[in-house]
Amino acid sequence: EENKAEGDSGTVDVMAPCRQLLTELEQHEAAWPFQMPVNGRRFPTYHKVIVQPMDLHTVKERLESDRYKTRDDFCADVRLIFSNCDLFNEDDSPVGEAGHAMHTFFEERVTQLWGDT
Ligand SMILES: Cn1cc(C(=O)NCCN)ccc1=O
Repeated sequence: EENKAEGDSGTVDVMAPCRQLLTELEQHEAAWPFQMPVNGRRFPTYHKVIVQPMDLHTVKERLESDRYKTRDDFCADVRLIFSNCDLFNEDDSPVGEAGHAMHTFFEERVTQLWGDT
């Protein structure tokens, strides 16, 4: 049974903003490189360089299986997508540019939702 938040008639769904933000990321026009795990057969060096691969579908699975206990846990996995992208791709490559656009969008929305600097 869901645990009751103190002094609340219903439980507080602290992860609701994360689901909304994830949907916005999935729908972003620059999301195409990040929807699913990078294909190790297409990019044989990827798993030599990137020790913890991450992608939007994996984040979605973790979110829906209650693996994230705080919004910071969620944000850390999303930020891993972008740090992996920066490490493996040239800034002026199509994937590199998509990563920068997505990262900027993400941090802007985090500030709007939670006022984090
Ligand atoms: C995140 N990332 C994605 C790709 C890619 O080409 N994805 C194809 C999607 N259809 C290549 C390098 C990389 O770091």
